[in-house]
Amino acid sequence: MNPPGADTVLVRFSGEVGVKSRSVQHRMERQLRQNLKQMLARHDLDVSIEAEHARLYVHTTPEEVDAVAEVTARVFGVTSVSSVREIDPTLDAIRDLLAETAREHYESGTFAVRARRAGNEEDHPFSSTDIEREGGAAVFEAAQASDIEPEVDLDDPDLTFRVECRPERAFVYVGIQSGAGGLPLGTQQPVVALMSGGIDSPVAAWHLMKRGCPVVPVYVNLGRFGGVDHRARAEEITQQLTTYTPDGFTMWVVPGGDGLEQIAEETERYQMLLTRRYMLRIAELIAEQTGAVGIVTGESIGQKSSQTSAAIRVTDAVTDCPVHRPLLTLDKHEITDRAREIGTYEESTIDAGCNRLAPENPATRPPLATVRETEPTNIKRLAASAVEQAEQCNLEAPGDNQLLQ
Ligand SMILES: Nc1ncnc2c1ncn2[C@@H]1O[C@H](COP(=O)(O)OP(=O)(O)OP(=O)(O)O)[C@@H](O)[C@H]1O
Repeated sequence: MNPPGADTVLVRFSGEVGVKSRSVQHRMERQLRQNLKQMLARHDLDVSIEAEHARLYVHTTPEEVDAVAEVTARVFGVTSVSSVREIDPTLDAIRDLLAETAREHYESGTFAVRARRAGNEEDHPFSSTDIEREGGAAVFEAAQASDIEPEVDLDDPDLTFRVECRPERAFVYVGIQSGAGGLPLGTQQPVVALMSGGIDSPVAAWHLMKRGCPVVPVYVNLGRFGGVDHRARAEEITQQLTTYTPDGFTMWVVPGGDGLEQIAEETERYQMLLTRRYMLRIAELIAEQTGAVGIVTGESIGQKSSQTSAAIRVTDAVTDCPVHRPLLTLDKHEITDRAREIGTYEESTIDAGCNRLAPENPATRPPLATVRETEPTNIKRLAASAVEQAEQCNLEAPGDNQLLQ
């Protein structure tokens, strides 16, 4: 819902970026602007970006303002966006635009006008209260003229008209859309993301991206223990995440079948745990090669027998690399809700784990020493050889108008 003629997207990013030291803030803002420019350019959206006090103004055209707002809201570090129209900072101009906006958008229910003013009496001979009163009257009259019964509710209005008045210009807008939040992508060091193609791992990877970490997605092909379309699903779902990046990912597809065969052949108990340890070995090797400083997985405590707190202790012991589990304490429905919100749910409704190795009575409190003794002695070599044979595929971020959701 935009004021008529809105041609600018107001981008707010204060939040956490705003509380850093000056130099860190500059670095973060620079990265945010660069990511934003790249993401907009990819969609062929021609804009000019203006920076001002923990805000950006992305100037575009009324025809493209919604598309610009949608892409901008996906940029990590952005807390919220509004499509605004810029006008002269005079009461007349503000009244006129509020009346015009009311004619277009106010159909029923209650309303309020909220105004903020920066500047002094020399800049504007009126206060923010004057804007609210005069602006409210303009909306009221415009609604009555359109045969609507206007009603003011200052506490909980159905529709809020907003005005920001600055010394040189004023902005009018109606909606505030939440942004992706977090920190600009690229302001932290990268991590390897173990991507199964299920619901959880893309959400976990998204959370690390949200905190500024670029990800190196890794899919371990499970050979006969996986499903035929698992790789395609993992790629599709990782592709969905590219909509949050300026330039997509290089995804590693690792042929893990030999390692799994060995585990299946040599061991009986702890096969799932040994598989998880094998995957972490693979992830660690890829981290070394790509300069990544951690691994992210979609595990959450107790969701499966291989994800009990004791099992996690056993899997973690295989690597020195920190394993990040942002979903650790979330319930399944919370993870699913988040997957829907970020647009990865549809692609991930398959059972993508290595369930064909799951024993009937899995060990939920496995002793680390026993698991270590059980592990095939050549597993390290098998992991290294799998990584050597890995395929690297470029997953490009979508361009043009391939916006999701
Ligand atoms: N084939 C695979 N390739 C890469 N990573 C995997 C693979 N299978 C599992 N993982 C990683 O291990 C985690 C736990 O996998 P598992 O299948 O046990 O649990 P899950 O809760 O069903 O996870 P998901 O919903 O992500 O598949 C996944 O979130 C993912 O990070």
